[in-house]
Amino acid sequence: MVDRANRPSALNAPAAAAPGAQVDIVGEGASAKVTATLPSGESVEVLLYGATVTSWKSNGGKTENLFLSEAAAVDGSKAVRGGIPVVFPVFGPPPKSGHATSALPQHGFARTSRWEYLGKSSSEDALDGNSVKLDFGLYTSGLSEDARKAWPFDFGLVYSITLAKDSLQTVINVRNEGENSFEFQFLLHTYLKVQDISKVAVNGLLGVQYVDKVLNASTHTESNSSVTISGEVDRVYSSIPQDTTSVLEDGKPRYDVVRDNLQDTVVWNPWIEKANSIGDFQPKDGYKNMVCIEVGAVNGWQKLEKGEVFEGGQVIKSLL
Ligand SMILES: O=P(O)(O)OC[C@H]1O[C@@H](O)[C@H](O)[C@@H](O)[C@@H]1O
Repeated sequence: MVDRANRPSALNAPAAAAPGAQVDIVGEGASAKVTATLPSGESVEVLLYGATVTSWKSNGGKTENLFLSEAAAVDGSKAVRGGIPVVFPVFGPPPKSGHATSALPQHGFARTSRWEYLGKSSSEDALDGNSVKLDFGLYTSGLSEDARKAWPFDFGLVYSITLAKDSLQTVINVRNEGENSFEFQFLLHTYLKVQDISKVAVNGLLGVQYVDKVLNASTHTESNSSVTISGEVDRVYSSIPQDTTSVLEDGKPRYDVVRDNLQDTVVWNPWIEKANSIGDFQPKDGYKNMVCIEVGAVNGWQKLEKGEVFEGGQVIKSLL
């Protein structure tokens, strides 16, 4: 648990204009999104629905780094298939009964709730170049009645997305704003775009224990320094000692995913049959162009007492 030094002080009051970065609110209602572009061309798009990052372009705006299904709903009708959905307060199907999250849908409500845009701030660091930070908030009052009933706790989430020249940082701040303690899980369901899954290797997981959801949730220890993907993969790696998981393509570094105060990572690729069974997954052979590297706190539960705060996130570096 860490205190967040740079929490936005005035909610709903956008910070002073960010020199350099162009930030716009585009569209209305459930399709509204915030877009930000750096003077050098890099950009990010964030749907208010789910605070879902739906596009992140680096390399002067020439390289899209996130996979977004062609059939993804971007109108607020369902969770977005692609980009970076936010998973909170439960990962996967909740425990069948007996847990406070048991009445929630798979992956919780954060990805299907409309967040508030809290504003932007920017830095013009001589070393980092320009960057722009966008803040989004979700509070108990912003939940649907169903979600509030299913998870009756008072909470505040502030989600900060920082676009820099070669990286995207996404950080959650969870605050217990009620009288009672609550338990939660959190995960960033990042769909990284790749050229050809058969040439992808995932490094940084050697020796780590994982639950293989494809093999009846059995537990294994990773014995490969490079994990390759040639079939359905759905593994929950936990308590990872290294901070960085790397994605290589054709032997060349493509992404580094750096965890901050998050110990677990899911590696997911639906492959042929599962992709076929997911209605909003398009094109059907799109599984060749994505790998989910999902950092999170999903092994057991994070507990927050009244007034306590949890913060965790990731930095994704695009290494092209
Ligand atoms: O279809 P959803 O709810 O977006 O979930 C997609 C996948 O998300 C992954 O995080 C899970 O490990 C998988 O089991 C799941 O299939």
